[in-house]
Amino acid sequence: AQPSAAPPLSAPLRDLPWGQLNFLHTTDTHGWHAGHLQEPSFSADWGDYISFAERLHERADDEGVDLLLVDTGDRIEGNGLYDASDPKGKYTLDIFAEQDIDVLCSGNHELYKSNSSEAEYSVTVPKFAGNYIASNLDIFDPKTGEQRPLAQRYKKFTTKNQGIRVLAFGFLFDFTGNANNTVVQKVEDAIKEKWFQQAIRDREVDLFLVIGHILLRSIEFASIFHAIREQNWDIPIQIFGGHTHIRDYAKYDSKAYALESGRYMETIGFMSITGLSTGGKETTISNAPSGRDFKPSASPSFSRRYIDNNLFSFYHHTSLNETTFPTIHGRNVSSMISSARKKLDLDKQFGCAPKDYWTNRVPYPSEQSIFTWLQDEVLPSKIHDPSRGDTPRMLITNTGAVRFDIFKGPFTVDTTYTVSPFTNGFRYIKDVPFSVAKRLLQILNQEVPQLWPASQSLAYVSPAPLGQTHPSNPLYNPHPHAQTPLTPLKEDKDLTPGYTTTDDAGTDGDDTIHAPITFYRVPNCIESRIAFPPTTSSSKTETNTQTPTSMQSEEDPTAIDLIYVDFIESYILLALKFLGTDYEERDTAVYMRGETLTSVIAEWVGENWGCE
Ligand SMILES: O=c1ccn([C@@H]2O[C@H](COP(=O)(O)O)[C@@H](O)[C@H]2O)c(=O)[nH]1
Ligand SMILES: [Zn+2]
Ligand SMILES: [Zn+2]
Repeated sequence: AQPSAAPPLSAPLRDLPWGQLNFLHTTDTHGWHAGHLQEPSFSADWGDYISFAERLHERADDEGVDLLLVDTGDRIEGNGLYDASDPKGKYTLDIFAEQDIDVLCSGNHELYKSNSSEAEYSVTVPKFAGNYIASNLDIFDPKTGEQRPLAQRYKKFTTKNQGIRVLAFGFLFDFTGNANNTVVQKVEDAIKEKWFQQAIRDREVDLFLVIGHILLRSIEFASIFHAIREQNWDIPIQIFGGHTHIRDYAKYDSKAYALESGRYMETIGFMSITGLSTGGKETTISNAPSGRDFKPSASPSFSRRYIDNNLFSFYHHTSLNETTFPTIHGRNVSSMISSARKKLDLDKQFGCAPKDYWTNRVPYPSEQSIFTWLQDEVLPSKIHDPSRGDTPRMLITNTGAVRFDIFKGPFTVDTTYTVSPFTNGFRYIKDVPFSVAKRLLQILNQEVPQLWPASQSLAYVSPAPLGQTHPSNPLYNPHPHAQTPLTPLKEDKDLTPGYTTTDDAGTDGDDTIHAPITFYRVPNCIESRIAFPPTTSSSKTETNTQTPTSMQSEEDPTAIDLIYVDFIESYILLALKFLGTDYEERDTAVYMRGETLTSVIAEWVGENWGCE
C-alpha cells in the first residue's frame, strides 16, 4: 500500500473457493493503481496486487492447479496517476505492465483519444505480446496508415499445471465514440468472420474463455455465447466483463458463467472452475501433486468471490502476514507508484472539503450530493465567458463526467482527476429560446432508445444496483442487484459499510462481510441556470424535470446561452432537433476557451474551501 494510505480494517471474511482452474480479474481500474488512499477497504496498490498474484501462483503450483490473470480494459482516465502526467499515462503504462496478465483487452476509454489507443498499440500490446486480444478492434497504424488488428484476434493456450486447453477471445462492446484512428467492429459482425467461425469449430478445446469490456447482461455477450454454443453444445464457457463498474455474476447456462469485478481497484475478482477436461495432459488423474484429483465432470462447478482490494484480505487469502506477504517485485512496483505520485505532486492541496460529497450514496438533489454542489455552487460562480456579458445562461453536463466522491478533508491535485478526469471543454449555442431550452433536460434524462443506443447511454451509474441494461436485452434481469442487504453473519453494528452484492449465485459473493450501503440512481444530465432574473427559479434548477409552468414568471428570459460540456454535443443537437429546432454544429462555438469542468472545479475549491 502507499505510505499515506489508510490501514485496512479487520472484518469477517469468506475464503476463496479454489478449484482446478482459478482466475484473478481486474476491470475498469481507470488509473487507480495507487489504490484508495482515503478508503481502508480499497487501500492496496498495484504492487500489492502483484505480490498477491505471485503468492497465489506459488500456492497454485504447490497444489498442481492453475491460476490465470485477466484484465478487461478501461485502465486509463480517472485518477491523477494517469491523468496528471504529460503525456498522460507516462507512469501508469509501465506500472500496469509489471503485472503478469494472461489475457487482456481494451476498454472504450483506451479509444476516446488517438493518443491513448496509439499508446496501447505501441506500448501495452507489445508488452503483453500474445496475451492482448482484440477480437473486434482495429487501428490505423500511425506509421503506415494501414488498418490492422490492434492485437491478435484470439489466443489458444494450454494451462501450465492441469493441461487445460483454453481458447480465448477479447471483445469490446459496440462502442461508437472512439477517435477516428480506430475501428470497432460490431460484435454481431465480428462473430460472422471466417477466423471466428473457424476458431469456434476447434474440437481440441476444454474451455472457451471470453473476455470483454462489455456488461454481462448484454446483447453482445449473448450473441458470442450463442455463436459458441451453436458449435459446442457442452464445452464450458467462462466470460469476464466490465464497463458498468459493478460486481456481478451471471449464469448463461449450467456450463457458462460470467463475472464482472467492479471498478477503480476496489475489487479483485476471483473465479474458479472444477471438473474441466484436460486434453493437454496425457492423463487426467492426479495432475495435482497434492493428490487432489480433478476428473472431468459432466457438470463442472463454477464459483466466484469479490475480493475487497486491501492488505487485510490479501494476508488472509494467502495465509501470510505483513512480513511474509510482499514479494520484492510487488514492493518495487509500490515504490514506482510512490515515486510517480511524488513527481506528479498529486498530494498538493487546493483546499479542504468541509464534508463528504457523494455521487451515488445520497439521493440527488440533496445537501451532500456532488451534483447538487456542482449545480448550485460551483457552476453558477464559475461559468461565465466575458464576451457574453451577463446573458442569462444554462449549463448542462452529463453526470457521467463526474466519476467519484469527495471526502471531507484535503482536496488535492489527485482529487480533481478522480472527480473530473476528462479534458472536454465547454461549447455553447447563443440565443436559444428559453421555451425550448427549458425542455432539454427532460429529454436528455429520458431513456429513449430511439435517441440513444443502449450501449451509448450517457448515463453512468456507479456502482448502482439499478441495472443499466436495456430491457430489450434477452438476458435482461430487472433486479440484478436487489437493494435488500444480505443477512450478515454478525450484527450490522459490528460491520464496516461496503459492498453487499446480490448476483445470480446469491448473496455470498463478497469476501468481506459488510453492512450494506445504499446506492441511488442519478439522472443522465443536470443543469445549472445562471444569471436568470431573480423572480424565476434562478440557479436552483428544478431537478430532473422541466420547470413547471406554474414556476415561470413573466420575467423568464426569452433567450439564453445554452452551454454544455462538448462530450454531449451530439446529444444536445439531437434533443434540440427532437424539440423542433434545426440547430447544427455550425451554430455552436467554444465557451470559456481553455477551461474544463476539471479546471473550474479546482479553481472553485481553491477560492472557497480553505484548510484550517
Ligand atoms: O470524455 C468523456 C468520456 C467519458 N465520459 C463518461 O464516461 C462514460 C463511460 O465510462 P465507462 O468507464 O466506460 O463506464 C460515458 O458514458 C460518459 O458518461 C465523459 O463524460 N466524458
Ligand atoms: Zn469504466
Ligand atoms: Zn467502459
